[in-house]
Amino acid sequence: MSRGPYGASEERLREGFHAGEYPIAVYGLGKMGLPLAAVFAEATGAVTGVDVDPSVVETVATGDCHVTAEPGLADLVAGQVEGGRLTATTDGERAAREATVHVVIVPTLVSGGEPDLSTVEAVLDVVAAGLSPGDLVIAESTLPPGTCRDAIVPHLAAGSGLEPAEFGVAACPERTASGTALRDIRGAYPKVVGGVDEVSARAASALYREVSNNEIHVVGDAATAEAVKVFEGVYRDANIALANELGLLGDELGISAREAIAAANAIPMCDLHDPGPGVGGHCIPNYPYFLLAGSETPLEVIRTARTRNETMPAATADAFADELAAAGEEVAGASVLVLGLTYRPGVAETRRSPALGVIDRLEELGADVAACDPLVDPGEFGVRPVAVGEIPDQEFDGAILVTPQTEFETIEWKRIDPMVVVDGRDALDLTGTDHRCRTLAGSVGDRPRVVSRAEREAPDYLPDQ
Ligand SMILES: NC(=O)c1ccc[n+]([C@@H]2O[C@H](COP(=O)([O-])OP(=O)(O)OC[C@H]3O[C@@H](n4cnc5c(N)ncnc54)[C@H](O)[C@@H]3O)[C@@H](O)[C@H]2O)c1
Ligand SMILES: CC(=O)N[C@@H]1[C@@H](OP(=O)(O)OP(=O)(O)OC[C@H]2O[C@@H](n3ccc(=O)[nH]c3=O)[C@H](O)[C@@H]2O)O[C@H](CO)[C@@H](O)[C@@H]1O
Repeated sequence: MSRGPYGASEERLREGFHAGEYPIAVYGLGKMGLPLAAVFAEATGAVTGVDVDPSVVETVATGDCHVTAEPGLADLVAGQVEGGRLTATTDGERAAREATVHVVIVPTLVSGGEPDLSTVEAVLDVVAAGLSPGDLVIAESTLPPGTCRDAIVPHLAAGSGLEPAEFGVAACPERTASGTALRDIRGAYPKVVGGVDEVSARAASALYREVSNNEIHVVGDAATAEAVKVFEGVYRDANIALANELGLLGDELGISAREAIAAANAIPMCDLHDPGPGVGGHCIPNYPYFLLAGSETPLEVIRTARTRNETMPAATADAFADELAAAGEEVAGASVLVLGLTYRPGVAETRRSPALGVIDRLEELGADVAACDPLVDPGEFGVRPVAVGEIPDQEFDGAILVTPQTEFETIEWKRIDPMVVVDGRDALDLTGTDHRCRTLAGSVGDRPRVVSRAEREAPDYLPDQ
């Protein structure tokens, strides 16, 4: 009988995972992989984390945690490593030989509008070198629909010399957001599982029943599970694009579009997202290309929405230039402060961040750009760093708020000489100051400040009493 879970009975699966008799290797110890590895270790006691970054491995192997702003994660990692239930290594092939479950959770990026699965393929090469009959491979990484069936199975078979029928493959996409990873993994949402065959789905479901207290939602096959994740992301991208477009209508209609959106969302048939300066991160901006790149079906809505969102950073900088001109000043040579470089508040991630597009456009227009973000070093992006506390003591012609970091609530706007401010997230309250403020969602009239979706979705959000 094989030592792995693929082909075992329900009862044997439950016993085996619970007793740690099915060792697990997690490939990728990043923002999503480390929380997942720690939760698997908590449930099964037999997890090896694999990463190509020696500093990541060294950190985790000593019980430390490099993933910040994840409530509970540092303590969980420390406890699991101390208890010998979680280890870390750069030797992926040894980990693969010892494991019976191989969880792939490395980035799936996009380059030139095409999905870039090279990182996943690098992991598959390592897994294949240690794959044994009865093993189960789980793809948590977000993948174009059909990848498990059409790419992962053949890749593993070719690399291992095994027949596809000798091992299992399941798509179990990560439904986790930075900042609430442990909560999400442990059951904030149903866990979607889709196997390349029924035996794979059964084995994967048994594992997630050990960690999630929510429903394990087994869908028809792996391609369906991959599609669920991509559809979630594409829905969000299109919804944000619609919100951005309605926001741009605000001034023309003479309303606060954000106020209208909030009121429209009071009915269950409407769930318009937040207008803003763009869509960042390495998830939502990429997922549309997992469909656009390979589909013969015309996907005009998806493509148009993606284009709308990709033009928002430049549109934000142009809105600032227009407002500065309306105040009688030229953007060329103007000193402009960009507030917030990360793609969303509280997460030290700048991939595809809208702020980078805002900076590029401002520099194209000839502005002298500085930036402030307590989570990252603006100097890494070629702009002059300004600390939050230094802002009142420096001279700026204007400012653009892209990402409302919590620290910006301490800015003393009344101490700052009057300037033009574009508030990309309706996050500022400049009433009572002499600043000329414009938002991306309508600034005319008395704009009651509404709680943004990003705030409402934050794990620590408490509605105003
Ligand atoms: N970040 C999110 O909010 C989020 C949420 C849900 C799903 N996801 C998906 O999860 C996956 C991982 O995303 P992430 O945010 O954790 O990425 P990340 O960039 O934070 O971490 C990736 C980790 O993988 C490591 N790595 C790279 N190549 C490797 C290899 N060949 N072998 C082993 N490790 C390797 C890197 O060193 C890094 O530590 C992606 O598919 C992403 O789409 C991300
Ligand atoms: C379907 C879904 O919810 N997926 C979430 C998403 O999480 P994320 O970390 O990528 O962050 P988002 O919150 O999606 O923001 C992305 C960018 O869009 C901007 N934005 C957002 C909301 C809005 O109304 N208006 C906006 O303009 C925001 O500023 C930022 O730049 O993908 C993860 C990986 O798949 C998921 O796990 C996670 O559940």
